[in-house]
Amino acid sequence: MHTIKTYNKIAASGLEILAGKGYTVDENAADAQGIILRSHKLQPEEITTSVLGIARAGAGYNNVPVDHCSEHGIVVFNTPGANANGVKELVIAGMLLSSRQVYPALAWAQSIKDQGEDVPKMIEKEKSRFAGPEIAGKTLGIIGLGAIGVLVANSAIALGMRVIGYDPFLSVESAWGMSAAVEKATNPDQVYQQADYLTIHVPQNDKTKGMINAEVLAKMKDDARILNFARGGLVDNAAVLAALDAGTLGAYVTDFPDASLLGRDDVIAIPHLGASTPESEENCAIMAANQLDEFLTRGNIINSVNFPACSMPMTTGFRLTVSNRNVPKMVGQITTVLADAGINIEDMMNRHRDELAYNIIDVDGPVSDSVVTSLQAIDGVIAVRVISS
Ligand SMILES: NC(=O)c1ccc[n+]([C@@H]2O[C@H](COP(=O)([O-])OP(=O)(O)OC[C@H]3O[C@@H](n4cnc5c(N)ncnc54)[C@H](O)[C@@H]3O)[C@@H](O)[C@H]2O)c1
Ligand SMILES: O=C(O)[C@H](O)COP(=O)(O)O
Repeated sequence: MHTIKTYNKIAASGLEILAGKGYTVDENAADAQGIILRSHKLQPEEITTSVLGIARAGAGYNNVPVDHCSEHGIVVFNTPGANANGVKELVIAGMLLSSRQVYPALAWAQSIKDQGEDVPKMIEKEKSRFAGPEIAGKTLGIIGLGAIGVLVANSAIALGMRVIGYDPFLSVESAWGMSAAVEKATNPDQVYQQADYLTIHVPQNDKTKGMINAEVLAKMKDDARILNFARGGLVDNAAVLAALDAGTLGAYVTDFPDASLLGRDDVIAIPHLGASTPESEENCAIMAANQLDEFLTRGNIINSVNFPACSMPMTTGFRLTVSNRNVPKMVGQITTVLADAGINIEDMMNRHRDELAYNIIDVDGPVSDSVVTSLQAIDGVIAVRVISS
């Protein structure tokens, strides 16, 4: 049976699924076929040649060297939507915390602990320092209307906010789930210019890195508040600090603080807690475990971030999977090797995504090592697996 190496604390409910199916789950495994991790920054040298699949128990996978994995035919998975509600709830909390000055107010209240009988009087005298606006009736701007963005949008509408969102790649699923009251911006500037609160819910990649910068801040309303529960690198912290110092930005709420952001009343620094709820942790771990099991035992690919979705029930007891570069004549060459070996194909699925393609081939009998060697020798083939039930 297969071995799974874990990084970070993965919820027991997910690991128990694997153990129950006979997997060995070990954080110290040397030659694992699968890896499950959360935010651990996985280095290529930590991925041994035995690894076939890596499951990120969470949404963001910028901590996994995906290009390296693709080159080696390693399938990388994430768990879309599994922690979205946990993040949504903290975003709503972040809006309220930053609006009502809850954070400096709490710190001040604690600081007068030694004032004895004067405390109630001091509270009534000083409370006006911490007054802040209500969120109902204000405009929430959202960049990225995926699993989290849509939940935040719907909750904000329910709280009486006006919501305007921008997502040039809006999925059909998101569109189905989103309140009709959410206004669709045709460019991000419409969001930046109108937002009293701006929240970003996009992946961090080469295109989105540093997207909230001095130029964007200059377009925003004075006293707007920015919430970042997506990734630290999406925001230029120096530009945010300059805007806070200049009084043109009201507050910055971030789940990804660095040292420059700490020790200020106008920055609410949260230690990456968006998905740290028992519910989100369990959802992610269970989804990651099931996807990894499906891939390792049947070769089926569900929710990969580098390979195409490709899955079918096992029609025979003998299955081959072949990963290859997405170039012409690959299927012909693969099926010719099988035909030459007298192997009959009972069922087959071929899917591609960008530069990669994946084939599931159910055949009528065992596949010999020499057939595997011939398949591996085809120019463009990346990986071949034989799976039998
Ligand atoms: N703080 C946390 O604990 C926590 C938890 C989960 C996810 N996250 C982060 O939040 C991000 C979003 O998570 P999700 O579950 O909503 O992912 P998702 O994939 O469901 O949604 C991302 C959305 O961003 C959109 N998008 C991509 N580039 C864009 C751009 N340039 N402008 C506007 N929209 C763009 C996509 O079309 C997609 O709809 C993750 O990638 C991760 O980095 C953080
Ligand atoms: O992208 C994610 O899913 C979140 O950032 C959660 O990260 P975590 O699993 O380390 O809490």
